Amino acid sequence: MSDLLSHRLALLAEHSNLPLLRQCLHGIERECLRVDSHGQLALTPHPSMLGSALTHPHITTDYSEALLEFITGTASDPQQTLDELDAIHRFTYTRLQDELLWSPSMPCPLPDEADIPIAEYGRSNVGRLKHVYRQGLALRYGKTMQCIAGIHYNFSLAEGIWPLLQADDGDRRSPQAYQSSRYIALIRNFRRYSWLLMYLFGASPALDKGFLRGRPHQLEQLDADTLYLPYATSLRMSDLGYQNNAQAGLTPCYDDLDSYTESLHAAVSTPYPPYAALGIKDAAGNWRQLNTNVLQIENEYYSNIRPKRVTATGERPLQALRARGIQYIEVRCLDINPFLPLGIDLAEARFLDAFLLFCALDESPCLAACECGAATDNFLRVVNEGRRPGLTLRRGEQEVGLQQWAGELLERIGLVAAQLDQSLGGEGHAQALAEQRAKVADSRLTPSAQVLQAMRDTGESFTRFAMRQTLRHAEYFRSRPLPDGALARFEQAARESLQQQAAIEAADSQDFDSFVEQYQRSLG
Ligand SMILES: Nc1ncnc2c1ncn2[C@@H]1O[C@H](COP(=O)(O)OP(=O)(O)OP(=O)(O)O)[C@@H](O)[C@H]1O
Ligand SMILES: N[C@@H](CCC(=O)O)C(=O)O
Ligand SMILES: N[C@@H](CS)C(=O)O
Repeated sequence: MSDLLSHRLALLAEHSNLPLLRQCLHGIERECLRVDSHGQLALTPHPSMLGSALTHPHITTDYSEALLEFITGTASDPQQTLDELDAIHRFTYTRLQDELLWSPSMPCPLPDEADIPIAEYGRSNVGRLKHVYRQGLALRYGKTMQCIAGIHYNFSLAEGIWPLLQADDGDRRSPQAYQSSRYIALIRNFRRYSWLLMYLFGASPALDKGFLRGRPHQLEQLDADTLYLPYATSLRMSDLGYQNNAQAGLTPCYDDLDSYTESLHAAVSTPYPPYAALGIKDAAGNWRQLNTNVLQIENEYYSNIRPKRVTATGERPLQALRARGIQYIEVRCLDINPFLPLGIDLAEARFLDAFLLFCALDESPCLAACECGAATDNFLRVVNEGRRPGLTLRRGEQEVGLQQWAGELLERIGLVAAQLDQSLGGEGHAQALAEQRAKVADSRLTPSAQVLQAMRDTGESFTRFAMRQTLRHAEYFRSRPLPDGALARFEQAARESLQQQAAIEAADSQDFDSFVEQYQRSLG
């Protein structure tokens, strides 16, 4: 274990500092497709009873009109965050009539590309910009890939931790610069070790064969309708899933925040010839994409983790990061566990907290050039064949067994977990670690293995397995109606969001073309 990790843990273990580990903050975004009672993609509009997808703080849409996104508030207790996510699901089910929430990450059987509905956000400039952005995504990556659903885990350390660590480091930069540098260091370690999360929580080893639209692939046939890889953990995060080659060369540098924001600024400002050839508008003058740059906007960079700063109204993510530095991180590579009604549970959240704190507190030198390639290679090996017996990963100049490296990491993460338990009381984090150690010892305990086993046990295709889970979870949420007070609060929030959207539309005075141009220029 690095001396720096043990030194920092000892500092945080001091009685006066121990409460700091109780003040980490959490927020979860969960996406799921609306499907009809036959498990087909819902072609209905976003239910207005759920409020406005443009302005509702907790219920919106991601790419497709049928791809719901549930967003919790921010809480120090991950159980509170999960309870809030549960309530959003329960309220949503009171407004869906006979539609259902598709459980897994990989989509239901989809209609033809042209018939997949892109999310609508109304006629305001900001609403139209979100829609045109999605038209550009369809042009660049296809709509099918954009129907994949994920869990995004948002996390920050207590604000009070940074002055303590900065003093201990004898670092003389501004508090904001120090805090940003520490989050960038967390992200570097996340790049090194996030293959472990894919092994432990990847849950998409199979997919409906229609998803590939006849493209060439290296997958195996499980049954007439299902393609899979026997040792895959997350096809969602493979190059068949929520990735895109156009960004392959984009991996920004994570040496510091400035180099990160400069990399991304370059990508949203540099035309990409294949996109330029497609044009911004079609012959009839209809928008096709916001611009022809490598990325239309910074959100289009589909990284596994993002540095974040809450934005002010109308502020872009890059502007917020440049102005006020990094406030939290967003882990974006997590699959939805189709055995869990929320797609994630408290044990996973507790492990993620220990893992992310380990990434933040352990030493984190800048990644050498070869290390970047190794990190990407290790991640892809695990998503494609993480459960293969004897699989090795690249560590420095050597190949090391996944089980061995995982065991070493869990040993060190276990020390962070123990300190979290010491701070919070109980043994929740130690128990979460024990569950992960068991998965490393026996890959049959991983969610990806369990998905394949469930399908083999019943002889079901992926789609039938997914529909069975979808129906089970629908019953789970419908059978627990919200208390009247909570229901009334959700109904009020829906009404207010619709009023907000109407107000935004009424206040618009700029023509859309000028609005888009001003948006592009806003990064300078
Ligand atoms: N300081 C913080 N620490 C941890 N989580 C936070 C913090 N601030 C905000 N969050 C959480 O981050 C999530 C932000 O999700 P939201 O979709 O609103 O913003 P976004 O991800 O920037 O938007 P988009 O998905 O369009 O990029 C919420 O779940 C929120 O609770
Ligand atoms: N649907 C994507 C995320 C969409 C987005 O970029 O927010 C996923 O599976 O994680
Ligand atoms: N959420 C995804 C799809 S709209 C993005 O922002 O690119």
